This record gives sequence, structure tokens and C-alpha cells, in this order.
Amino acid sequence: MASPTTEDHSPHIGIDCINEETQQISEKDIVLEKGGEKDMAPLPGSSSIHRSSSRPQLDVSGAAIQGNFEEKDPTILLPNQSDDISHLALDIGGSLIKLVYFSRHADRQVDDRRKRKVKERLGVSNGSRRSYPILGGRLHFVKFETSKLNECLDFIYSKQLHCGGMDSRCWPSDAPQSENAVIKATGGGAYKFADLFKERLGVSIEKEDEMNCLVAGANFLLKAIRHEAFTHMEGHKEFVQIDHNDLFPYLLVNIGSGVSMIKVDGDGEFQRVSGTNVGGGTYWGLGKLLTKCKSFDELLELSQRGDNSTIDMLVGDIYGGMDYSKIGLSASTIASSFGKAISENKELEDYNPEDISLSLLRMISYNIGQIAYLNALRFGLKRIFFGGFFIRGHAYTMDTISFAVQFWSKGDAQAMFLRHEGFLGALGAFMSYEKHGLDDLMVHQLVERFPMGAPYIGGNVHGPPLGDLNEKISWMEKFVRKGTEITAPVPMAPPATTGLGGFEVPSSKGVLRPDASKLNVGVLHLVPSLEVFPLLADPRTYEPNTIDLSDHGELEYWFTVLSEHLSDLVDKAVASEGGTDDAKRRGDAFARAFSAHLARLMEEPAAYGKLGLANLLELREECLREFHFFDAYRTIKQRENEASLAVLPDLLLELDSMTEDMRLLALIEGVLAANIFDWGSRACVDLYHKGTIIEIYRMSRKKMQRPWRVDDFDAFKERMLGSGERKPQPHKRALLFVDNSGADIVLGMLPLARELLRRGTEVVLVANSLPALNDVTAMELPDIVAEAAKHCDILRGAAEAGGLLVDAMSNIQDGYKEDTPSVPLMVVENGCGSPCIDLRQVSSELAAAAKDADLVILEGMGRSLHTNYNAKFKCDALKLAMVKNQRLAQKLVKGNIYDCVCRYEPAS
Ligand SMILES: CC(C)(COP(=O)(O)O)[C@@H](O)C(=O)NCCC(=O)O
Ligand SMILES: [Mn+2]
Repeated sequence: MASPTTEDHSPHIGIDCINEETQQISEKDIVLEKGGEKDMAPLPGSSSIHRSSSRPQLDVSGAAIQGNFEEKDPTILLPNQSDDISHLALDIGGSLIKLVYFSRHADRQVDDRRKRKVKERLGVSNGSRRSYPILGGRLHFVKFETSKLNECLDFIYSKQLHCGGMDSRCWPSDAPQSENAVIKATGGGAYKFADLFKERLGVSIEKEDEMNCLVAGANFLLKAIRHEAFTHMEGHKEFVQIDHNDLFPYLLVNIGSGVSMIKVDGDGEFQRVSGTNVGGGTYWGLGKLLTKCKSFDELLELSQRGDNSTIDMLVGDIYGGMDYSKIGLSASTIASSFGKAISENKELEDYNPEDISLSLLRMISYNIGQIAYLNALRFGLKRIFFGGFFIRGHAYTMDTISFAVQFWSKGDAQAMFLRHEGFLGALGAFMSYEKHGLDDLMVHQLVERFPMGAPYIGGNVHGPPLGDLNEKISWMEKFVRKGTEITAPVPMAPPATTGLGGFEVPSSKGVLRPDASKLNVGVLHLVPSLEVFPLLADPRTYEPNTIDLSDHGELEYWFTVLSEHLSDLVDKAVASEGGTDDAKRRGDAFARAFSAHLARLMEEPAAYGKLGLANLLELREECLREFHFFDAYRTIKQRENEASLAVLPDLLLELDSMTEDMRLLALIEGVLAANIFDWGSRACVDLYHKGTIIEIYRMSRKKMQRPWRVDDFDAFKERMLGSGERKPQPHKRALLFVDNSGADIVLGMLPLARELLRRGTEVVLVANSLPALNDVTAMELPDIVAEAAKHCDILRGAAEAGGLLVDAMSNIQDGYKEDTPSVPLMVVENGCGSPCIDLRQVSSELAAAAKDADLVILEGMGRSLHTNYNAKFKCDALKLAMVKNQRLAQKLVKGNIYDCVCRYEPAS
């Protein structure tokens, strides 16, 4: 590591905000923990990569010989040993210090011979990664109260964040730690506390202009993050799709201690057009004096229970309970904030602190909303974005501002808010490092993750920054013990061995939780290699999720399904790690963490951005990885692969004895039947107790009568085989998005791939980059193909041509010759580690493979029903799945569980 770990530094003192992701440090610990575990070592040529996120930007696999096997002295990589480099920027405001820091890892992309061969075929140059403007890494967002500056300094010191930004003021710096370290900072505190930073950390503060920073931060967020801006009206939050080509001009209203209103015309083009001294500081200051509250959040919480009509003078108070309808004022409109206090003969103590807080909040929010609107009007601006920590994701504050904007504009203008509201300045200061390359970053290259420790650790929990996985687990244990004190509502359960079983609906609905958890800000993973799938007919209108979780019934149903599946999943995960005590402890921590996410999202579904089922399923996989369960179903996958490979030769013989017509039908039936092996479906898992894999497969095949619930087979057959004399051109290249291990891939998708290859169509098997349930991964596929190829000349020739047999060739003893036809069979990773796929963010390999493809086959419930069922493609598309959930069957196809979908759509 370039920077020392936390443990050898200054004593940790309690901090009340530990918004931190611990991955880099905990990765190192895997090596220590797993030093003796042979079964974790990657197979030669199928380097099992344990990456910290679904996206393939980081390799955190165990130490292994990787890279060029032909070289005499191959490089031994120690990918767990992170050489993380951090960069830090600060916004030191009157009330809060905001930190944005970046950690990046050295580029350790596995580049074996097979992968290179595929790249050659696909025309992806090896050097292309180098042309990315930046390397992958993560942006973290943390905040402290300015009054607790010392805790902030301890945090920076303990993580050695000040050692990354070297004197060069540019990035990335390989210079050693030096006395000349410089941190970019904005806000008044950058001036006020510069000496203290020098004294405590030995770093100089380089001051950046506050307005510049606010604008740079806002522009970055609005361009780079898909679900950043949202409206908030009467409790309803809706994300706004920002058109990057139509963003400017806009009004940025930053509500910190004071308020700035900035007209933004472009990058670096702006003018501070107005402001008001009545802002967040006013609310907090006056509120403190009037209510004796100890913190801003306490004050906000009071407002939740207040009734401002006891202290505000309303129109009705003046008009004897009547509306003043002639000028459009209802009786309940505030005529004069705090106005009632004039006429009443009361002392301060006679008023409820709750009422005072609400009155104050409404007074200030309305005032800001009104001034903002008048300025928007003054400059003819359509969009108003509100940021700054005054808002704190507080529903009532946002509703109040929205109401004011709507009221004064008579509905013409709408207030929008930003999820990273408080970090605009710090982010802007961060952007001011030269050569960070973030300017060019596109929406599809950013993935936001919500590890434990990011959204949940709020104002209540005291303790040092989480250093490693062990600390994180201990924290999770405490987290449950502390029960109701904890920020996120966590389902309670006795500290059992594995799993929590049920899932309780959060009890704190409607109660304001401390602000850190309200921030809803995760860790931003920058993945420059992600691309938009080029075959999407219209990426702008593409929506991956089929089911709308904004329907509350739907949300509740899927939350219940996931929480009911949890204990079973934990058992599998723990077993996959040998059932050790450590694994059990991690299993419990995982269950707690995932339950906490579910509870959080049940309470506020849009907390992490727009929520779809795909996000939930991916969150579960991410959460497993966070607690170092890298492949929970690996034993099951192996067992099913072996059983299926054993019967493959018979299946291939049977298929080869059929006519072309019959064979195509049998192949599609085979895919649908074998899709029953899905360990994510409760109903299917129950089935597996009733027979062997082969028995279930046979039973499933027998039930495959047409017509299927969605049955476009005839149209597909016509495209493939033609009708009458007309023989259509075979497809040039097919992308097969494969799903599960075992029968699904071996007896379903591989025979279909073989048929396409036989017809002269190149086949690219597209598989997950990382494990998810029992899905087959791109790492595992070549070995499966190699096994299958032992029984089939077509597969063997194609796999050889596609560079898949490089490592397995030595296993093939019989007389295979070089002159086999060379229609290639290739494998590419899809760029994700989820049972679903969002085609806006796929691997560059897949994007390259897509360039020459004219057929896309999406298989399985996750990839073709939960997501992409309605996706339209530029080329022919076939969606194949068995519906293994009764509710989905009813909802989507008006059918029943185990119905099948064969949806064919010619190029649009
Ligand atoms: C997670 C899955 C999408 C995986 O399905 P697959 O893509 O393997 O066909 C599916 O198992 C699922 O939706 N499961 C949850 C619903 C249930 O248990 O019925
Ligand atoms: Mn699957």
C-alpha cells in the first residue's frame, strides 16, 4: 500500500460520522485469512477473480501467477495487496466540513492468452485500456461538523488521506510522501484553518474559489450521475432525466450557512446573481437560541412534530378564518411568520419548541424558494437546482421549497434537488486537481455502491473509522445490539448462527433519522471501461427494469421474497466457505447488513436512486461480496456442471438424429426446460428436493408443449430456416447472454450455440464477470466448453478458433486437427455480477463483440424478464426464459409459474 494502514496511527477518538468504505484495507486481510486455503486458489487459465464490485475494474483475487504464461518469468501479481492512492479535497463551511476523496488501485487487469485471442478476434487492441483518461477508482463522500474539526483531522490522518495530493497539484502523483503535500480546499475554513492543517497534518491548503467549486461540482453531478436530480412534491420524490445537451443555463441555489444563487451557463461559466443571508445558519442559530436544541438534526426533528399555526399569523387569523380568495390566499397561508407572537401575551417558554422549529423552517424555506424563483424569472431560467447541507434530504424542507417555487411561479417552474446536495463545493475542489480526467467521465462509467458504513453510519454511532472487515463485522454486531438507537431501522433477531429469517417492516416510518443516513450518498465507483451496449435501439429511452417498484404492492412483495430467501442464502454462503466460525460470523453480518438495506429501502425506496428489482438483486450480490462471500453457490454449480456434462453426449446424438426443423424446436425447448435450474427461485429450490438433476431436467422437458405462454417460435424458425424454397442467410454473429450453470448452460445453451456454429454463425457466449447465485461466469465457461468439446467436433473446432481451448488443449488427447472449420466460439464477460443486466453499462469486450453481431439471445428470468423484456434492439433478438415465479407469470404474461417465454423480435 502506498499509504500506511490505520492501525499504527494516532489513537482513535470518537467521531460521529464514519462514512467510509473499507474495501481497500480489508482486501489485504483476505490474504492473511485465506493463506492456507487451497480451494480458493485460481485454476490455471480460469483465474478466479474476486473483485470488489460487480464491475470489472478491480482485481482482488488471491495471489497467483497471472498475465503472460509464455514469458519465461511470468509476473506474480499480488492483487490483494492494494496500492491504493488517495486524493482529498475539502469544503470547510461555517457548520460542516465536507470531504471528497478518491482511492484508486493499480490497473491489474488479467490478460491471459485466451483473453488476448478473443480481443484479437474482436478487434480490441491490447493497449486500449491505456487510452482511458483515468484509471478506475472510487470517490468517497464524508462529512464532519466544523465544531469537530479535530475529529476530521484524525480521520484524515488515520486514513493517510493527506499523503496523496502532492505538491504537483496534479494527478496522479507518484511522488513519495513529502512535506510539500497540498490539499485542495474551499469554503471559509480553508482560510481560517489553514495553519491548523499545516500544524496537525503537515499539509498546505490550496484555496479554491467557492463559487467555482460549487458550479464545477454541480455540473459534474448533473452530467455524470444518472439519478442525481429529483423533484420533491407533497412527499413524492421523482428522479429527473437530465438532458446533457440541454442543461444550461440553470440557477444553482446553494443553501449552506448563507445562500448563494448562481446562474450557470456552462462549465466554468457562471455569475453569482443573488443570495440571501437568511439561510441554514439562520435556522440553526435562531433555532438554537429559541429551542435550546443541541444539534441541527435535533432541531429538524422537532419540526417534524410541530404546528406552526400556534405561532405564525395565518391569513385566516386576519380574515376571521376565511380565505382571501380574491388574491388567491387560503386561510391557512402564512401571512406573517412568527406574527402571532406580537399579539399574544406569551413568553418564549410558553411556545412549544416543536412549533418554533417548524415556523422557523417554513419561514426560511419559503423565503429561499421565493427569492430563487424571482431570480430564475429575472434571467429567464427554466431549471432551479437546490443544493447545500441545509436541505439534508429532509422531505419537509424540500416540499416547502418546492411549494414556494410552484406557488410563486404559478406552476411554471419546478424546484429540483440533488442527492449529493452538500458535497458540491468539495467535489468542485476535487475537480480542481489538474489531470484528474473526471471531466470526460460519462454516466455509464460510474457505478454507485452502498456498502455498509456508507449510508448507515450516522450521527449516533461513535467509534473510529472502520479499518478492516473484522471491524466492520464487529460494527454490524454492535449495530444490532444498539437496536433502536441506530440510524437505520434494523430487523431484530437473536444472534443466531446463520441468517435472520424474516424481515420486519421498519418501525421508524415518518421519523427523521440522523442526517448521514438521509444523505443517501454511496461510494462512486469510476469504471472507465464500461460502455453502453451498442445494439440498443435507443439508449436514451432504454429502461432495464420491467417491473415498476414504485408500485407499493410490488415493492412489498419482492422485499418479502428476498427476505424470506435470506436465511437459505446465508446457509449456502457459509457452507461455500467451509462452514467455519469465521464464515458464520460473516454470514450473520451479511444478513444484518442486507436486512438493513431492505429496511432502509422499504422506508424510502428512492433512497439510493431510482429503485428497480435489478438493483435489489445486485445489491444482494454486492453485499455478499462486501462480507467476502465471493461465490456462494460454487459447490452446487460444480455438481450440476458435472452431472450435465455426463449426459451431454447422449443429448447431442439425439439432436443429430433429427431433421433441421425438429432439431431447432428441440433446441429451444431444451433451453427453456433447462432454465428451471435456478437457485434464486424459491419454488425451484423446493423442486430440487424431489429428484436428481437429470430427473428434473427430463420432467421439465416433457412438459415443454407448445404453444408456450409467449410463443414466437414460428417467426424465429422462419428467420433461421426460411419457408419453402427460400433459404435465408445465416446470422453473422450471435451474442448469447447465458444464465445458469449446470443443465442450463450445458444441456440448453451450448447445444443451441453448436447449432448456430454449424450454420456458420459466429457465437459469443456472454457471461457474468462475477458470480451471482448459480449463474455461470465468464471465468468458468471456457473449462465447461472444453469439457463439452471433448464430445463434439463442432464445439471443439469453434472453441479452438475462438481461443477458448488454449489452456485446456493439453487435456484433449484425441486426433483433433488444425484444419477444423474456423467459425469461432468465444466467451466475453458482460461487466456485471448480478442475475440481471443493465445494458447501459457493459464491459468493453462485450461492446466490441456487439459491433458485428446481428442476433442477440437473452436467456433466463433475470436477463430477459426482470430486465430487458421490453428492450428493443437494432438487430434480431430472441428472449428465452422459464417463468419461475407465480406472481411474475401472472403480471407479465398472464400465465402461471413454469410457463415459458420465447419472444422473437426482428431488428427494429
Ligand atoms: C433471481 C432470479 C431472477 C434468477 O433467475 P434466472 O435469471 O436464473 O432465470 C429468479 O430466481 C428470481 O426472480 N427469484 C426470486 C423469486 C422467487 O423466489 O420466486
Ligand atoms: Mn440465473
